[in-house]
Amino acid sequence: MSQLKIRPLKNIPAEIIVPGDKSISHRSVMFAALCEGQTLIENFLSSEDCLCSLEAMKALGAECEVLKTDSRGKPVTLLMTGHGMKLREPLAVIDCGNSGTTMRLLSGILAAQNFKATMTGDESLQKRPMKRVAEPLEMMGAKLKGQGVKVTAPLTVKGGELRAITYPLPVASAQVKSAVLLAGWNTFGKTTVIEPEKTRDHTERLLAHFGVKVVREGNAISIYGGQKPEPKNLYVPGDISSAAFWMVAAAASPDSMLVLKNVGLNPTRTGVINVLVRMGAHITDAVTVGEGEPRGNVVVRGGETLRGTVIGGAEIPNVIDELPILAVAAALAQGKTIIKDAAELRVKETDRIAAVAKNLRLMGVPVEEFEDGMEITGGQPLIGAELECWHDHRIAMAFAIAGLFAEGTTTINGTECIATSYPGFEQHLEQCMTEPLNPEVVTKVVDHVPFRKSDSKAPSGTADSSS
Ligand SMILES: O=C(O)C1=C[C@@H](OP(=O)(O)O)[C@@H](O)[C@H](O)C1
Ligand SMILES: C=C(OP(=O)(O)O)C(=O)O
Repeated sequence: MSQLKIRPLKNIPAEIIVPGDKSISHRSVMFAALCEGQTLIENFLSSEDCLCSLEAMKALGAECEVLKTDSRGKPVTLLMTGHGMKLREPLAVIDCGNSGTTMRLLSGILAAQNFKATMTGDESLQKRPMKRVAEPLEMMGAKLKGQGVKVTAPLTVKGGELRAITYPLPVASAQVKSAVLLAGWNTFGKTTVIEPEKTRDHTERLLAHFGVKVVREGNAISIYGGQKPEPKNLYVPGDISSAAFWMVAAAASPDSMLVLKNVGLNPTRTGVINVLVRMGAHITDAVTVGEGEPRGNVVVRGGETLRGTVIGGAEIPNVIDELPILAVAAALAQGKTIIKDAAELRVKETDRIAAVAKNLRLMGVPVEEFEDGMEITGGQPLIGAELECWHDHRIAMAFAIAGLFAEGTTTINGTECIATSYPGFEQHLEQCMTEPLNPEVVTKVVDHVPFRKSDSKAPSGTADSSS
């Protein structure tokens, strides 16, 4: 078991480049594998989750030539060769590791194949509900067999001829939306998914990139079956969910000036910036490349004391993976923060509400836990503690950042899970715990950046917004 020992913050680096976006990397290899021909993928996230998706697509008949690797020898530039929408029957059970995205999106792809395939995953993934994809895919005509009432993995999908459906999502989930759209792509009609709240739209954008038309009308997203994708090279922007850890660290440390380079700025993912600005952080983000997936630099300047806020309503799907680190920001802020409407956190890699509440309390932060969120009273000094992360990468990284602001040492057990989404996190963290080489280099260039103004308003549908 790996362990991280966190010492108090010494330095926020002037610049951090986070690795590629996890959601987009998964989709890039899946959709490229469904094209006939070659797609070059640059800045692929070679984390364990995305490598599971890559291996799965290879097991289903795609080929992958690695053109460039990172310092660990893992692929970052890939040339994928696909053979069209009809895949090859895999010879073995597909291992999705820790990745809900792999299992749920692949369910939609497998639902349309003329064979039976089984997917499994690690202990955590085997506990996560797959009923949410089994239900609509069975309505379309596929057969899915999992374990127990939650239809957990191992999950067997027997595909076949599918019919188009209109499906109102019971939960705001981009994974379920994507599974239904991917299955609908293989029918003869129009499949529509209606979202209760807007979720990340990487599937829609990436399908469009490959020439497959997906139409959004309000909260309804439709795809017509039978459209042939055309291979087209793509570049994966940096992951804003990984950048979020450093946004909070920089926003909470008085003398920092941090530029996060080349971050994905898709508006369905930038909620974390809105929340931090509302909490008083000085942040600005500028889209420099706008086509397909917008990306650009995010600049964070520390200084203001953060203040508590309410996070809830339609904002939740946009910040769902950032809620653990936003809870840490709340602990570092003055006043109370309420996180609500976030019951989905209970069915992630671990129960993230229970995990965050437990660890914050061990660090001396008062937390009240609700079924769908928590209330955090910030502003008390954080105390170093020995913490678990329950094999959950986001919990491990969120509390590594908390440890930077704690008195004494914070130990986090089981940090090998960080490789799920952010290889290289530990190196960036080490920089924060080491004296800066040249403290003079506080970037003057960014002094002129106009920081975003907070409108001080909580999102509609939250307690704050009515006052
Ligand atoms: O579609 C995706 O890539 C993801 C969607 C979200 O899950 P849900 O669809 O379960 O909300 C998110 O939590 C996950 O990390 C990635
Ligand atoms: C929930 C996450 O991923 P997944 O659902 O793909 O396991 C995450 O990365 O925080």
